[in-house]
Amino acid sequence: MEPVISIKNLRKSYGSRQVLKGIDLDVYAGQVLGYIGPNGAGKSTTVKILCGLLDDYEGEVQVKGLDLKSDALAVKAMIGYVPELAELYDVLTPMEFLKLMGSLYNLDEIVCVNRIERMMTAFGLQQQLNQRMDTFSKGMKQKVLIASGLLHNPDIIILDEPLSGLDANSVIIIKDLINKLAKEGKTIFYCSHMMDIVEKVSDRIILINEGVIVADGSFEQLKQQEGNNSLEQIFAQLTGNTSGVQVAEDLLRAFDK
Ligand SMILES: Nc1ncnc2c1ncn2[C@@H]1O[C@H](COP(=O)(O)OP(=O)(O)OP(=O)(O)O)[C@@H](O)[C@H]1O
Repeated sequence: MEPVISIKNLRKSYGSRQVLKGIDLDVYAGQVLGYIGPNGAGKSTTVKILCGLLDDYEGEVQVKGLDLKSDALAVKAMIGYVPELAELYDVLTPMEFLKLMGSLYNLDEIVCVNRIERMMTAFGLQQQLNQRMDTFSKGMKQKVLIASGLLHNPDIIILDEPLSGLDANSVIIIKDLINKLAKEGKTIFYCSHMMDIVEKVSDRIILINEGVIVADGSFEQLKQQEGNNSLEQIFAQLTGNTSGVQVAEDLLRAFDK
């Protein structure tokens, strides 16, 4: 089977600082890839490259056989991206914003409106469909962002901390949605710090540290290899981090006289 995303020796520097130091990764259709790593490891940089937002990288990235640099527009059309923080045009209503997004993807207007209504209803936002988003809570805006990433029914879905701001019910909905999308053959690239969720939704976990991949496998495989029970422990072990308990104690000690 050909990989949907093929990354070879990906390197990226900001000025003289190299933050991706040779990432090799093949991702296949139907995979939910959990992409995790400590702050500053290079996760968002990888995601921005994949989405075509950064093109000054070295190495090779192919999406469905197309080179990301030479076929950027065709690649972008295949990808749905849900960023962690995005500036929504919040003077618009969800309907206006999502129709604008749909038009960027050349979606037929009737199809687009139908999808918008269904997704917003599924998220419980049907009453707010024509309300300006500047009054929306963080979670409500996040739901609109998720809808905008899925609107053109992309084959590849890249999610960067998609659950930020969502309530418990919405988290369950998104977790279930991710599973169902993968079963339909979509490829999900899921970037997150929320270990308990990555553990549950991903069928393959990539851990990066300081710009290199330090672990690649299913949660069960990583557990066996590392002899640990939780992804949090595996994460701490492989990234050489001090345990959370120790850090919390050190922080408390900062208040000692
Ligand atoms: N535009 C930029 N200019 C200079 N340095 C940058 C830029 N963007 C990111 N960096 C640096 O590159 C490194 C990797 O950043 P990146 O955002 O990819 O990490 P991350 O793994 O997503 O981190 P986090 O978990 O904190 O979101 C960090 O040290 C960061 O300071």
